[in-house]
Amino acid sequence: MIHIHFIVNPIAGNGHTPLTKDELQSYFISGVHDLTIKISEYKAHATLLTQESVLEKADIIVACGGDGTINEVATCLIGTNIALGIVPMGSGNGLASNLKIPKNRRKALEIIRNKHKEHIDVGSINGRYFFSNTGVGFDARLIKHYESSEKRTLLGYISACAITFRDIKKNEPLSIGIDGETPMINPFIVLISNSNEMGYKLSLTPKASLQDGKLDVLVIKKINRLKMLWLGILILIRKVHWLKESKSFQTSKLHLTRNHSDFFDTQVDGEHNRIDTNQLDISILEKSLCVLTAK
Ligand SMILES: Nc1ncnc2c1ncn2[C@@H]1O[C@H](COP(=O)(O)OP(=O)(O)OP(=O)(O)O)[C@@H](O)[C@H]1O
Repeated sequence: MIHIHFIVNPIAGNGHTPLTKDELQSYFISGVHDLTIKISEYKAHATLLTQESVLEKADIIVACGGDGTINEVATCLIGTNIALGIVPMGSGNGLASNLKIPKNRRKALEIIRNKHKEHIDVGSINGRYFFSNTGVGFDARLIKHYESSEKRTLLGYISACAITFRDIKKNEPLSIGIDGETPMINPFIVLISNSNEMGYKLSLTPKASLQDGKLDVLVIKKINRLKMLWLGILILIRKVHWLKESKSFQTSKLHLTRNHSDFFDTQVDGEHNRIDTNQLDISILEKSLCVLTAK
């Protein structure tokens, strides 16, 4: 018997298409697959549910939601033999898209039934894991606005983007040193990415790979509003490197220091995360998560 546990985030995406046991049962074979569904009731609940499922000896644990839900579930599976399944039900679904797991539910469930496994890299920021990306600067502020708007849709994302853009002058100064270099004042973004997609098919690090043992870093220095608009266009056409204030590189570890302040506002897989220290240690754990993917 293959024990498959589904951890469902009922508010991911528009929350309008709940996953029921009856629906799931029709894609699996009774007597071969034993299915359990657990519903996440609050932020971080999926982590507790997954920890329970690990103790219950699940063979496969499926995150049903977006990048935030995947983060909460996958965090418990690093270094284990339990495979992570994904049913993309979020808004952006960046990691699922990078893994070529379709939003079409039938096709996503077929991937789980077929049990084809691959190992992917996992990022770590001060001991917290990320699977897609983490960042400091504009993206972290944007995510803060996005979460407070409580509209997990593309429209909500665009509106959070407009507010972040409008309020840029109100931001507290940010002075960041990377790997001991001379600090940059108010960089627009420092993005550290494991995956080549941020969600909604957008990418700032199109060459990133989940299996190369490297993190792709994009640093954009302080830029004016006109350049920000230009950057928006470059993101849409995947040509961020055309911006002369941008620098990209690959690394397996990175150290960020913040001067004059003792915390970092970051985003981790699209969720706001305040870290109460002025030092960030970011690294990669090579091929440490087993994921079910299409062949
Ligand atoms: N029942 C719940 N009520 C409120 N929030 C929840 C609940 N269950 C989970 N959450 C939180 O919902 C947040 C969003 O989840 P998730 O990232 O999966 O969806 P999304 O933001 O729509 O998708 P994406 O990140 O792909 O854009 C996560 O921070 C998670 O902790």
